[in-house]
Amino acid sequence: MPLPTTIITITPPSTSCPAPIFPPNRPHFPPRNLFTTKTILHNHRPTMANLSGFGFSIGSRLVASSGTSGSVADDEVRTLIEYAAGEGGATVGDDLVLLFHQLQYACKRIAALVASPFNSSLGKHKGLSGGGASAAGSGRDAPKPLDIVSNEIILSSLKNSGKVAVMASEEDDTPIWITDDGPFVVVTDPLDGSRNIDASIPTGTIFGIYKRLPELDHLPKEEKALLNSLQKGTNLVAAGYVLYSSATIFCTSFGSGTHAFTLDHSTGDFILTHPSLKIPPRGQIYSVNDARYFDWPNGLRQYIDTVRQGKGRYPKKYSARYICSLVADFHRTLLYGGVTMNPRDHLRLVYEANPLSFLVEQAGGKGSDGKSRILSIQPVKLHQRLPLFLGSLEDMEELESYGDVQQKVNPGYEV
Ligand SMILES: O=P(O)(O)OC[C@H]1O[C@](O)(COP(=O)(O)O)[C@@H](O)[C@@H]1O
Repeated sequence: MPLPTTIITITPPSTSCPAPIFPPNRPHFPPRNLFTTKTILHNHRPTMANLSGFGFSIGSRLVASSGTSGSVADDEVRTLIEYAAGEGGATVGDDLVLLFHQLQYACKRIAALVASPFNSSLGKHKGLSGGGASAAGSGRDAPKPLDIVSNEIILSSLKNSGKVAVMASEEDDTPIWITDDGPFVVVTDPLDGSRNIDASIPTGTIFGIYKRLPELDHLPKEEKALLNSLQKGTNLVAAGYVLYSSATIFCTSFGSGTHAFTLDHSTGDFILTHPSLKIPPRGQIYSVNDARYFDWPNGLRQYIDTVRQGKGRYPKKYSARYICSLVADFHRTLLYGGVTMNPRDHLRLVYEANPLSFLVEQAGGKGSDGKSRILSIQPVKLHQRLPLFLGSLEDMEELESYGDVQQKVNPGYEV
């Protein structure tokens, strides 16, 4: 029997997509100064109605933690902004809420950017496919186009918040002074792990927030920008990361616990899914680039040899996991426990080590350079690098007991 010849016409969705431009060419959205905490909360209330169509139950961690089961009632859904504004327990002040409102907006734009089919053409248009040269980084550290665009997105959001005096970014040689009366200082790695982007491996934004130091107000802009940015991690008032992966996760702490929010693409809200995250006191995973084994000091080799044979303080054989994307490796460690590390002088104290140490401490874990607590180290240079070890309390104590864990040989690896 002859097959019927049916002509199928595919009608494109009526909501046609404008050609993507990164960053989108929209003047000040969300508009500057139009928002108060109240208007933000009023205009951005997600309901279960607009979530339920997806046939999944959100907030399972909320359900588990409250000891109930079944679907989550509408009033149990908390957005990042509601949480920050006090409805979920944190009271951080209106200025910080407004700043977070802009930060989450910036990160949603970056999430769209990293998932865009137009990434490669972005590089070509800008003539930056090999990465631009910068004093802050050279060789394999040279910024890639997506780093640069993400940096611009964050800077523009921080400016729009009206709440930030200075931004120091891993992508900029020097901090940028934004406004004299901004109460906050923001340090950021706008897009960590971007060398993996062509393979669609997870990436992340890392940020830390300090108060502007009023005692420096009289200094010239360059000087006060630098000194405000070189604050110790113990001064952090908030920190966070945003993981761009199969889910977009905004994990943050205002100094009272670490909480993670998952982006609900149907509403555009970050929904509280992991309140009061606690890193397990002991994990069974170590995370390190172990191709560097022969450049490691004896202490680190012995530690890894011991735990992978199940001969450590915890008598089970450890597993290895290494994505080579700091935010992703850190996020997994926070959830499953164990230790994630980069033992050579590679990661940056100001933009990476301090914010992530703040988060891991708030979750009950530890952040160290192998000898000292990260948050207690006084930064002396903006782009200062150091060995970084983050993880479960017991794993970290065991690792540090080997003494000699910092990799001194750092030959500049090709990949
Ligand atoms: O090459 P190594 O030592 O494994 O370093 C990998 C680490 O470097 C990073 O890619 C950051 O380095 P860049 O700033 O050079 O991108 C992290 O995401 C990752 O954890």
